[in-house]
Amino acid sequence: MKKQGCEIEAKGINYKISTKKTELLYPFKIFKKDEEPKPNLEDKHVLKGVNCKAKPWEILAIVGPSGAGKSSLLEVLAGKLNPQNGSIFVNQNPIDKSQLQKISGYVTQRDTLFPLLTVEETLMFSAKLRLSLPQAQLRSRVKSLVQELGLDHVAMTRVGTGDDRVRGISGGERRRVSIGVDVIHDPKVLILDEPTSGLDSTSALQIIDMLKVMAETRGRTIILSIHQPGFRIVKLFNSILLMANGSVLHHGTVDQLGIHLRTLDLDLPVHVNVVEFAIESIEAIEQQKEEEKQAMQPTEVLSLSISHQQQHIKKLVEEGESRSGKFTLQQLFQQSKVADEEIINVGIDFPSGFANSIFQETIILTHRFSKNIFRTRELFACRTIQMLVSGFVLGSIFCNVKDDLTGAEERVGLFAFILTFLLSCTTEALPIFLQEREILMKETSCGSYRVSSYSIANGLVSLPFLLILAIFFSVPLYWLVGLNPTFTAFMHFLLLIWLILYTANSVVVCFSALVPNFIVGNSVISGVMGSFFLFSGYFISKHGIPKYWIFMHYISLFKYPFEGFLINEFSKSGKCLEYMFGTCMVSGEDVLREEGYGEESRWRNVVIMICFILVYRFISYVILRCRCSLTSLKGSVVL
Ligand SMILES: Nc1ncnc2c1ncn2[C@@H]1O[C@H](COP(=O)(O)OP(=O)(O)OP(=O)(O)O)[C@@H](O)[C@H]1O
Repeated sequence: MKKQGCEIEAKGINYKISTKKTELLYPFKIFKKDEEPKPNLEDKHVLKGVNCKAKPWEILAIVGPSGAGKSSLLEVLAGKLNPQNGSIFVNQNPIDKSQLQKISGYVTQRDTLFPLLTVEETLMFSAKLRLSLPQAQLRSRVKSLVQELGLDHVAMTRVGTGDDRVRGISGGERRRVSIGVDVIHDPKVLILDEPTSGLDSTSALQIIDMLKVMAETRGRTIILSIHQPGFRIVKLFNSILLMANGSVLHHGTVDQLGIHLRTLDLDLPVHVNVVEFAIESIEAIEQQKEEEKQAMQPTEVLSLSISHQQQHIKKLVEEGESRSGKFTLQQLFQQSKVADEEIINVGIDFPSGFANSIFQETIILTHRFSKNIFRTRELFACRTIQMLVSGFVLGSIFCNVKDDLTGAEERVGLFAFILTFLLSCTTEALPIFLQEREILMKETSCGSYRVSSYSIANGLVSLPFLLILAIFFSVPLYWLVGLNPTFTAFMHFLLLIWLILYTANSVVVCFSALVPNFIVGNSVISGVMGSFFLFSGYFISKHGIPKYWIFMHYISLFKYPFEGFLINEFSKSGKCLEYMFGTCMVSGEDVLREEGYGEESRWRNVVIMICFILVYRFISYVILRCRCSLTSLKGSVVL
């Protein structure tokens, strides 16, 4: 019977990387006349002419010691890595990297899931982003997938992180959710990097069992890497690819691996896990392969393929070189269950473009973001309480500030403090953005949605939350201190506080796109904010700043809201700051005029603040785009 599926074949895959030598060359070394300086790069041959084949309805397991090149090969097969040489064929047709990405689902070693979403929500959002189907069909798809993954009992439970922070579901269940996220769009090929890592033997067996069912019922081609698979797990694999140092040492069924080992004069005990034994005896197998290569002509070495290996074993058996006669020739040439001619050589249907428009993607992502934000109780509750308490505390400290010169100085000091406080207390959101970035990279690399939709959704979702914070902060502070008592002045103050919070949020989003981790991000943001504050005009007036530093004054995030506060407080307030003999000598307007702040700057400052926000958001979008492009160029550039 003819079967429709994807047979993946890799031929002659070579992948080299240039890594910087850890051994530092002396930068100031004076070379002798004829001495050539050594290059600072060294080539590492990660994959050496790898050939392999994976068939539909079957599981191909890639095994080998650490550093053998398993993950690199999986990335090549998933279209995430560009090898220097070699080709990938699907049903005997050559296929490029982007097409590979379209037909395959790639499950990484690390679970990149939102801990606060439930299992069903996680799969539902994934389905909405990857499929263009009516709501009812999406629901039934998710429902049947939840059943297929054996997750009915935890469908409404949050995914969690596995630690005390958010307990959530078990490690094995979390792995199944990760698999579900990558099979929701029903890919023909599923590639998994160590799906059982970190799991106990029972959970590991359950995962492989589930994958076996997925392969056999849906005709999927499943390729996975695995470390030390247990006895019962090995039985579920249709074929094994044994690798070491970037080369293939064996490609065939488990029985064939046993025979191969015996032909190498290795004492394979009867009741022993063949794969584990092979990994333990890797040096002997490598040595044997090396001897074979040396005995061959160079052209033969290049064409060493699966059939070569089989022919070689056959020769060994026929020549009676095997010490054990426990295997039969039938066992030796045991074919996979799906013969080549059984697979229909159909043109593969490559899904094109994204499942949704930018507008739909933005709505879905905003919905997902808001669920996450409102469920991050610590952040939500802490920030709300922090704003309310600091509003009351500051209000009580500066309570009923007088309308004189000292009072004016105190008001200016209060505004400077508000700015420092609000602009520097937002780095707590940095780890959240960094975690989201990891998920974004994964989701955009498999074509779930556009980076632009993510950036817009990210920008929109924090607006209402920050408005709530601004209200909690401004109301007690404004009226306790007794700032400009008109309603419009209060609304303008509230607007400035909202924009300050949003600016801080945008700066954090921008740097979280750029920096490698929290520690660097925290230091960079603190440094940037500190220098902006220094050049705000509060410590040193604009006229006193050296010419070569004046640009910092104009790009300072503090300058414009600071001016905004002063104008809002003193302009048109009729406040007199100093009386002499009953006449007003210094009014609020006089001070503003002296500093060059006119009423006309009120809205100009607001516009500039909005421009700053847009610029930071745009920079973060550009950085994320570059990151995503670099991820998809992986292998084409020297890393
Ligand atoms: N980007 C890289 N930079 C430096 N070395 C790399 C890079 N990618 C792969 N390597 C090296 O290539 C070799 C193969 O790596 P790979 O991750 O494919 O091995 P693996 O078999 O999956 O190992 P493990 O089982 O430990 O995950 C390793 O020695 C690794 O250090």
